[in-house]
Parts: sequence; C-alpha cells; structure tokens
Amino acid sequence: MAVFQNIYRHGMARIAAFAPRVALADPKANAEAIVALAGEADAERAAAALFPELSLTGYSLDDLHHQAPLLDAAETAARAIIEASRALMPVIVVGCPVRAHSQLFNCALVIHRGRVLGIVPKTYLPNYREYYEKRWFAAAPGAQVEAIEFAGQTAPFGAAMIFEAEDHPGFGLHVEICEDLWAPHPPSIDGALAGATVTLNLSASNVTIGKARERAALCEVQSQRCQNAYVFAAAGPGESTNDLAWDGQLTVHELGEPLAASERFHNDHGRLVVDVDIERIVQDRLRQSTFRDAAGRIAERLKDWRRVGFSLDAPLDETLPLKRAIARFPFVPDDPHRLDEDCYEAYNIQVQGLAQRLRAAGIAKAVIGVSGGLDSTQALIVTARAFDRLGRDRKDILAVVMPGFGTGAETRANADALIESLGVTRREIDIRPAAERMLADIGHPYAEGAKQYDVTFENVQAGLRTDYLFRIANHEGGLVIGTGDLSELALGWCTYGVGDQMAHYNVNAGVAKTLIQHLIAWSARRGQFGPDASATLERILDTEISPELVPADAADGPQSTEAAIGPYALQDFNLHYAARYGLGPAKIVFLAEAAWGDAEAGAWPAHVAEADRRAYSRAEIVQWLQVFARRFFQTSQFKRTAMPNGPKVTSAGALSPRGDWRAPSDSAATVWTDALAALRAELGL
Ligand SMILES: NC(=O)c1ccc[n+]([C@@H]2O[C@H](COP(=O)([O-])OP(=O)(O)OC[C@H]3O[C@@H](n4cnc5c(N)ncnc54)[C@H](O)[C@@H]3O)[C@@H](O)[C@H]2O)c1
Ligand SMILES: Nc1ncnc2c1ncn2[C@@H]1O[C@H](COP(=O)(O)O)[C@@H](O)[C@H]1O
Ligand SMILES: N[C@@H](CCC(=O)O)C(=O)O
Ligand SMILES: O=P(O)(O)OP(=O)(O)O
Repeated sequence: MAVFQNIYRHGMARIAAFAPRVALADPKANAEAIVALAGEADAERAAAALFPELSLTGYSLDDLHHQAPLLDAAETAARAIIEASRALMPVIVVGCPVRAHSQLFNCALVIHRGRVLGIVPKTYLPNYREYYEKRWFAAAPGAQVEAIEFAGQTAPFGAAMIFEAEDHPGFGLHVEICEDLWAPHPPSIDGALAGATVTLNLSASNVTIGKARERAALCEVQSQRCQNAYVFAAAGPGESTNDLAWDGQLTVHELGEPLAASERFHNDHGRLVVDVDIERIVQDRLRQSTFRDAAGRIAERLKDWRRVGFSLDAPLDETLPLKRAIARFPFVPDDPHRLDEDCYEAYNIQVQGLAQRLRAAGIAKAVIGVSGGLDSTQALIVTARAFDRLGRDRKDILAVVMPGFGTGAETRANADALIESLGVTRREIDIRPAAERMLADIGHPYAEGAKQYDVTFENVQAGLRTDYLFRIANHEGGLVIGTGDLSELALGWCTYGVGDQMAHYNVNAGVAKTLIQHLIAWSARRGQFGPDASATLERILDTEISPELVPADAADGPQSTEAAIGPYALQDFNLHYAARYGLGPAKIVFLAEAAWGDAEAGAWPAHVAEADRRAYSRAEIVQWLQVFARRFFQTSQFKRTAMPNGPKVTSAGALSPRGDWRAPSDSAATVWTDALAALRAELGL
C-alpha cells in the first residue's frame, strides 16, 4: 500500500521548472547545468523538469544557429543529458535545435530514463518586430518525417504527440514552444482535447514592461480554456543583451488559477517546484460537456495524435507531502485584493435575485424570521438592500422574532438591535404556547412534564415558526424569505417541509456558512448600515452557532450546531471537494490536512479572529468527513430535491436540483463510508 502522505497516491504530480543561467553557444556547459538541475528535480521526486526554449545552446544566438559545429555540439550535449537521465525520475524537457532532412527545427527534446520519448518542433515561428525565427528555423507543419535519428536513437518527431505515464493514470504531457501560446489557436488546445492534462511551454520570450503580466494572463486563460495545468519557463540570465533583456519567469497555472510563480531577474538559475492535481483536472473535464463536444468536433484530427507511453515509477513508498498551498476556505477569498470584489458580487447576486422576484411577483412586503443568528442576519441585510434598490420602504420588511424554548437572551437582544438599526418593522410571536399545544396534541411526553428534547421537540418549533411566517405572508401580502444556507442544505441541517427548509424565495441557498460569516464581517467593517448595526453584526459573528431549539440548561449552555454536525470550516471544505470535484475520502483528507493541519501555515482571511485560527488533527478531519459523507450522500438529498428557488452564488457549487446538483433521494453512502472505514484502519484511527 502506498504511503498516505504521498502526492502520487492521490492523483497528483510534482512539476519542476527551471530558468538556468545559460552559457551562450556552449551546449556542453548548458548540459552540465541542466543535468545538475534535473538532479534537483529528481531529489524532489518531480515527474517532469521543464527548461526554456533552446536551453541547450541559448536562444539569442542569431546566425550562430546555422553553425554546423554548434549543432553537432548540441547533439553531443543532448547525449550527455540522455545518459544522465537513466538515473533520474523526471521526464526532462529541454530546448535544442534539431536538423531533419535539410531543415533546422526549434525543438523540445522529451527525455526519460535514457530514452528520447519524442522531439517536438515549434509550430509558430515569430517573424515580426524583434523576432526573426524564420531566418533560421522551419516550422512543425513543414516536417516531412514522423521519426528521426537523433543522439543515437530513433525518436518520434512532430508536434502532435502526448507523453503518457502508463502507471499514473491521467498524467499526459503535451509540449509547445513559446510563440505557440501567442497564436490564436495554440497547439495546446488540440493537445488538451487529445487528452493531455499538463502542457509544458519552453519559452525564450524577452522581457519588456508588462510582459510578465501578459504571459501570466495567457497561461491563466490557456489553463482555463484547456482545463489543464499550464507550465511556462522563460529564458533567463546569460541570454544575449545585444538588443533585448530576459527575466526567467516561471509559472504554473491550473484550471484558470495561478498556482506558483518564481522570482524574476535572478542572477543564477531560477527554480520552481509545485504539485499539480491531475485528478482534479480529469474530474473537471468529466463534468464539462463543452470540452467533450470540442474534442468530438475534431475527433478525426485527434486520432492522428501519437501517444508515447512511459513508466513513471512514482516512489509510492516514500513520504512526499504536498508542495502547494491549499486554501482553508474554498468559498472565501483569502486574497485581500479580491475580497471587496467578491463580496460586492455575492451581495449583488443575492439582492438582484430577490429584487427581481419581488418585482415579478408584484409583492410589496417581505416576511422573515430573525433569530439573531448568522443566516437570518445575512438574509435580513440582503432584503433591506433589495428594498433600497427597488426604492421601497424598509418598513415593509416584517422581521418576526419568535422566541421558543431555547431562545437565548443574547441572540434575542442581537435580533432586536439589528431590526432597530436597519429600520425594518418588528413583530414578535411567542411560539411556546402553540408549541406546547402541538406537543400535547401529538402525545409528546414533554406535555406530561418529561424533559424529552428530541427531534420532534425541535421540529415542532421550527415548523411552527415557518407556519407563522407563511400565514403572516398570506395576511400581509408578503413573500417569506428563506434563510437556510448552502452548508445546512449539504448536511440536511434544517426541518423539512413545514420547517425552515421551506420559503417562498431563499436568498442564502447558494452561500456556504463560511462565506456568510465573511460577508457579514465585510458589511460590519465597511460600516454600511451605521456604527450601531456594525457593532451588532460583530456580536452576531462572535455568537456560538445554535438552532436554539433545546433549553440551554438542558444542553449545558446553548445547543451547539458545530458539536452536532462538525465545524463548518471543515464541512465547507468537504462540500467543495466532494460536490464540485467528486474527489474521494482519502484525497479529501489529504487535502484537508494540508489546509488545516497547521494553524501557523499560510494565509487566513482577515475576518477570522486570532482565537479562531486553529488546526484540526487527522482524526478530527476523518471523523467529520464521515458525518459529511453520511449526511450529504444518504440522508439529506430529499430535502434538497424540494428546495425553494434561490440564486447560485459561487462557481464552486449550488445544491438546487434545478441548478448544479442532481442526485437520487434514495441512494446509499456506503462507497464513501466504506472508503473511510478502510482509511481509518490504514491510518490506525
Ligand atoms: N438551521 C438550523 O440550525 C436548524 C433548523 C431546524 C432544524 N435543525 C436541525 O435539523 C434537524 C432536523 O431533523 P430531521 O432531519 O430528523 O427532521 P426532518 O423532519 O427535517 O426530516 C426527517 C423526516 O423526513 C423523512 N425522510 C427521511 N428520509 C427521507 C427520504 N429519503 N425521502 C423522503 N422523506 C424522508 C422521515 O420520515 C423523517 O420524518 C434537527 O436535528 C434540528 O436540530 C437545524
Ligand atoms: N427565535 C427566532 N425568532 C425568529 N426566527 C427564528 C428564531 N429561531 C429561528 N428562526 C428562524 O428559523 C431559521 C433557522 O433557525 P436556526 O436558528 O438556524 O435553527 C432562522 O434563520 C430564522 O429564520
Ligand atoms: N511572442 C512571444 C514569444 C517569442 C518566442 O517565441 O520566443 C513573446 O512576446 O515573448
Ligand atoms: O438561522 P440563523 O439565523 O439562526 O443562523 P445560524 O443557523 O447560523 O445560527
């Protein structure tokens, strides 16, 4: 069995990219540097090591490219790399000029364990402004052969090739060279459609102001468009500064997100090592019908692509922890620059959804149960903004406080303060007499004096609250605003039907609890509703999350939601990777450990208080994933299939059966729970 803390076990692969200090027109020296750096990649157990365009000779050689001794020396130097590669794990991809039938090509040599897996010529040769490549090189489409003799081997030759690890499913490399990425239809598009999950770009790309941004933008788009990992290595120090300059930019993007970037303008060799998630790429493509359709449209052409297999022999018996940052909160941006933008969008989506529904339904009032908890607070803020946007009086928002058996003084005071500061209309209905009557009517032991605070006792209260809200809405001409959030829906943490699961329109259904916390903090800290409201919002954020359905004295304090269903921080993490990417339990635990195992590591979103910046142990992560798996896959789908309308808010997912998540209400969770049981046994938990 492979070691648990090993990236290859979890469908990932380590990629190294280098921008060595090049020795112009000295292939032997360059080969020595490349072998040394490939050795570093081997020590890191990288699956691939990428070097820049023409890295064996230097890119900026101008007419020296046509010197026979130099071309001979490059081939000799390549032999040295091929020989050295026998002892190295990574696929080594280096730039080299290659002669084939009286033509010279600007190529990538793809080398693995003593074998030239293939030689890939550049497709688009730039011949404008500062570029003169057509003066020296022929382009890939001009190649007249499918294989050539090079460095003592017969090697496949051509641009339409994928290098596939036969023992690491999904790990398929495609190679393109610099300008190829600037073309309107880069070869990597077909490479991805043919099945490559990683594109390696050997680049020279001289630097000018804004070039780094331009390259990163292209790589980002390409990794999104091709649903791949896009690795880019630009030439660095040592290239000729006759008329140009070089910065050695190294980047890795995955599925449209920047994963890692190197220092630029270094004096010596530049390096970047990062883990790409092959499984996530494969899973994302499975979901994307357009990707499939695009491949289908050119299926005939793709059949001509050659697949060169190799054996990666990943060291599954070694401990290889993840080398990549995993965000703790997949629903919350931890980049402070994106914070305002994301919050602005989230609020506007919620507000826009409700405003449109109120307008279209011709309904003047909104009815909302306000508990002093997070969800009803967020829903009330959104409703107030929707009324502002429609130019309506906030007094037509009926905020109903409905104390029950577990309602605490603090949450109640917070609800009142919020209602006051937002200027909405307050109503109060004590649900206890009606609840006592219902409990007696159904023969519940509570009516006889027993302290039986079971699910029925809880749901009677949640049900009555909903009943009151709907009847007030009938009576007043209002719309009942739902408050239940995405995380609660995922876990089935709501009362079905005649309960908080139902509403006329639910503004929170697409917002995970961790994002709700973040949005409330954002509103509070921007002082959007004045200082009193901000102070109340801060207090609400500090309150223990509780349904407050059981008397506090019976529950030793307010009933804790997170003690029952797990920390929302972990459950939102689980939801993201299980629903959005369909990853299995072992992979989720592996990622969760990387994200949550060390409180000191990585960035925290600003609104998370110092005291709450905690770590979770492996045992805790597994325990709560077990709860998630059972609840999400087995016991809660029937609640989601009957959920009210409400907008999708984050691209990471929504759980409406008419939107982003369809599943049977009668399926089992056994494959997930069995996998977790096996994992527990393996990890000794
Ligand atoms: N937002 C909150 O914090 C909040 C609010 C209210 C309730 N809650 C919690 O939510 C829980 C609600 O309890 P619950 O889920 O047992 O009650 P529920 O009434 O919501 O759902 C259970 C009922 O659904 C039926 N059912 C079960 N599986 C079904 C399926 N596949 N198809 C159709 N029907 C099915 C069962 O007959 C059972 O009576 C409680 O633990 C309560 O504390 C939390
Ligand atoms: N005390 C309450 N007053 C008004 N509305 C309430 C109260 N408690 C709950 N609600 C409503 O029900 C949902 C779900 O409640 P949980 O506290 O999450 O169980 C809540 O958002 C309110 O709309
Ligand atoms: N157009 C590219 C690349 C040129 C090349 O292929 O080297 C650039 O601006 O950097
Ligand atoms: O539903 P609420 O408003 O009571 O929020 P929470 O469930 O976060 O306490």
